[in-house]
Amino acid sequence: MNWDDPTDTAAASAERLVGPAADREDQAVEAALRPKDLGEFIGQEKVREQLDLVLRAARARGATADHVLLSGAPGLGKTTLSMIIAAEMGAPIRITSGPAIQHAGDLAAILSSLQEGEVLFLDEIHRMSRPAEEMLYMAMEDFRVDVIVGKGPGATAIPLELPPFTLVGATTRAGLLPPPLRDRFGFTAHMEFYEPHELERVVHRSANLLDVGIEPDGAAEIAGRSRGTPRIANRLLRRVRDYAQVKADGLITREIAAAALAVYEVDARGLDRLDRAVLEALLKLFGGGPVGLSTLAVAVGEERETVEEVAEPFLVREGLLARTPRGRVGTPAAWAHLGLTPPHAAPGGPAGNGQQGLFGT
Ligand SMILES: Nc1ncnc2c1ncn2[C@@H]1O[C@H](COP(=O)(O)OP(=O)(O)OP(=O)(O)O)[C@@H](O)[C@H]1O
Repeated sequence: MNWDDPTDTAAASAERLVGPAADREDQAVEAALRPKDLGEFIGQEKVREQLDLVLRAARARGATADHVLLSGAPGLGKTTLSMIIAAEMGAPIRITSGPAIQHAGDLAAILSSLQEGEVLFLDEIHRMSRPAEEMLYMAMEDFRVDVIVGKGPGATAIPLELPPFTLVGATTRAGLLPPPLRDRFGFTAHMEFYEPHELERVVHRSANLLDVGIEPDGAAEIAGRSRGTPRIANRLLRRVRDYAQVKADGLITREIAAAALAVYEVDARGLDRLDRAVLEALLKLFGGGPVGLSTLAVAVGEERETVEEVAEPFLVREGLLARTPRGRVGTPAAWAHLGLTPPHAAPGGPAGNGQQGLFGT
């Protein structure tokens, strides 16, 4: 990634070592690291307990499981859970995504080829086209679709019976789903970011599967920099493994993990170069703000969207940056994290420059 030439926010996000979306290497290795059943799935206690009940009850009734909606940030395990649902139900799974279904016909083709009890995993369900979405309502509720044949006044609707199936929809934001779609899911689960101790278990488990030696402190060091996300934990583990192989005897200790991640510019709290550049500009150039987003973006040589969509969400979540009506503000935790001393608070503002709102929009 050339940070000096930011032309694509999605690319900026995808190519970061701490980006939540799966890159090509992730896709290649994730299959081997996925937990295969609920017992192996780490964390998300409530979701696991509730899902376990839903699936056991369906199995006891000899029925197909209710439709399930999983919401949460990328990399928290939605695809993994959908596969576990299929495995626990002893059912096959078909995987597709909202953007791949642009026409109702695309969806009709998939639905009509499902086997009885099959799990259909629909990732990014909020990005499906409207006509497909409407077809899905009827399919979910009545296991039936109307296939339109022909065009104009001569068009006719041919009803098509479907075998019972379980739809597992995944979305990063359940709030984006139209209520009629949301209401058709029998079970909705929101997946939270993982606690460091849970990520430590993820790292240990993956290290075992990859046959990599790791000390508990080494796993804790990686977990602490993984931004609450198993996918990032697994990715950092692979980079640290490389470093341990090349620079040491292969064993991951706390020192090795810290040194490896320093090479990749991922700091102790999981901030990378872009995150730190934004924070440093905010604190050093603008005294902690408030400063307008555009001004901040110019100061770090990035597009407004890159700062807003790629860097800020994590900084806000970590309590390092606040978005206020008058602009971005660095919090006391941000000053502490960068080891800087905030200027004395003057009557004029939190950053002590006495000139709130001075720094543009
Ligand atoms: N609870 C967990 N325990 C152990 N490993 C996990 C857990 N959740 C996720 N992982 C690992 O993290 C990786 C990413 O998970 P997954 O692909 O299921 O995320 P996702 O939420 O579907 O992401 P996306 O929204 O980008 O599709 C997988 O390799 C999986 O092994």
